[in-house]
Amino acid sequence: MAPAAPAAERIVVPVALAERSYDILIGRHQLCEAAEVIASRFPGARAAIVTDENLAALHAPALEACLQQAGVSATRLTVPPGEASKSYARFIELCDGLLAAKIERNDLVIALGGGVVGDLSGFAASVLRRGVRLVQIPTSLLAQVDSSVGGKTGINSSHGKNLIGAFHQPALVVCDTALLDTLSEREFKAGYAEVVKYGLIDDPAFFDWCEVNWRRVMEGGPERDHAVATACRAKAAVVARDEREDGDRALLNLGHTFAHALERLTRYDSGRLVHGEAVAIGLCLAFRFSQRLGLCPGQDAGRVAAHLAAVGLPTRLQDVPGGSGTAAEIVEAMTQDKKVKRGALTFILAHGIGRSFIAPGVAAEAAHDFIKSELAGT
Ligand SMILES: NC(=O)c1ccc[n+]([C@@H]2O[C@H](COP(=O)([O-])OP(=O)(O)OC[C@H]3O[C@@H](n4cnc5c(N)ncnc54)[C@H](O)[C@@H]3O)[C@@H](O)[C@H]2O)c1
Ligand SMILES: O=C(O)C(=O)C[C@@H](O)[C@H](O)[C@H](O)COP(=O)(O)O
Ligand SMILES: [Zn+2]
Repeated sequence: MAPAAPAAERIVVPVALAERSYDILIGRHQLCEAAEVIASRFPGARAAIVTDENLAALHAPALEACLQQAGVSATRLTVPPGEASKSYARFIELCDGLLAAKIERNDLVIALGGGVVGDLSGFAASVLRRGVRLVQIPTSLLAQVDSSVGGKTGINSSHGKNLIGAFHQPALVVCDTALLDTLSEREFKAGYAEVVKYGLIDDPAFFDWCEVNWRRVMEGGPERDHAVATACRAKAAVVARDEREDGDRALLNLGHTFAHALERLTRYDSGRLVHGEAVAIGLCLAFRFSQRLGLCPGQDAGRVAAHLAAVGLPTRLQDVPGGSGTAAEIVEAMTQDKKVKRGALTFILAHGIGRSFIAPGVAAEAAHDFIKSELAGT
């Protein structure tokens, strides 16, 4: 095996959650540094690396070599890649695998993968022996900017996205941005939708920056690390204020009421639609819905769609391969959204770019009429 490249400069973003506080380490070539940190922060712990088949071939051997060098003994459990792995069946298999490996409470589950591996293994770690320590080593752009941070874990049900899960904060997050060099263009772009989301929520200057720099983020220059660090800082701040989504954290759900309905209606088929693509459509719909309700200038809604389209992301319901379903089906799927209160839908809407807000009590009829007009292209 070729010697590991030297670790580049590292950014540390703390997540302040009292006794559940942890660091996010961001930089290129961080795996061996991460192994040293693991060995020193969790002395004597054994590691169960949970990964998917793609990462098992690409990056798991390097992590294992770094852990061995640092004196951490590790075993590996592998799941098939794709959203379909966030299922009851894979969850049971994984829990049994971790128990068979005799992973103890003070050992570590290391999630090496995208958001699917992170959510699935995080959920297993949350219930195994009533809670095993979790380290997130996210390998997709989406996982580095969003899913590895904040402690939401879970699996999907035929009733809806992420409906079975738990909050379980990691003890450490390591974002090695060099790992993203092997990510496919499709998955990179999908993850980029969650990057743009932070600008749209409350950071209009970051959205301006994204419009100018998105190509450099994809190419892997210092702009990539800047985007990951900006996103992680934004997410860390919201999570520190509202760990369990009693308030503000729901802003991170911008675009997701639509996105999750589309993922359920496409049956979590990654071949048709992946989460980030669904979010891209959801962000555009959230802005156009806000425009239709007279809350947001059409110019801003147009700018959001124009940017995501320029990147090569889908922006309309018509872009869902195989069709999105009818307005009635989409609204029905939305009724399982976790933000629903006393049967009423909650959306994250916007007064403009960087001016998003939580809108509870939105009438299903209003959502239905809007979706119908979108499907009709009017
Ligand atoms: N918990 C949270 O807060 C949170 C936040 C956002 C999204 N999510 C969840 O995350 C999931 C989506 O995550 P995702 O977009 O990472 O999908 P994913 O985990 O399916 O990864 C995307 C694909 O890229 C491959 N891949 C990952 N890293 C790679 C690399 N470095 N090189 C080559 N291939 C690589 C994977 O094998 C997979 O095929 C969804 O289930 C979504 O609901 C959770
Ligand atoms: O961390 C959060 O909070 C988010 O909402 C981030 C989202 O990007 C992510 O997709 C999350 O899994 C959605 O949460 P859910 O509670 O709607 O399942
Ligand atoms: Zn998301």
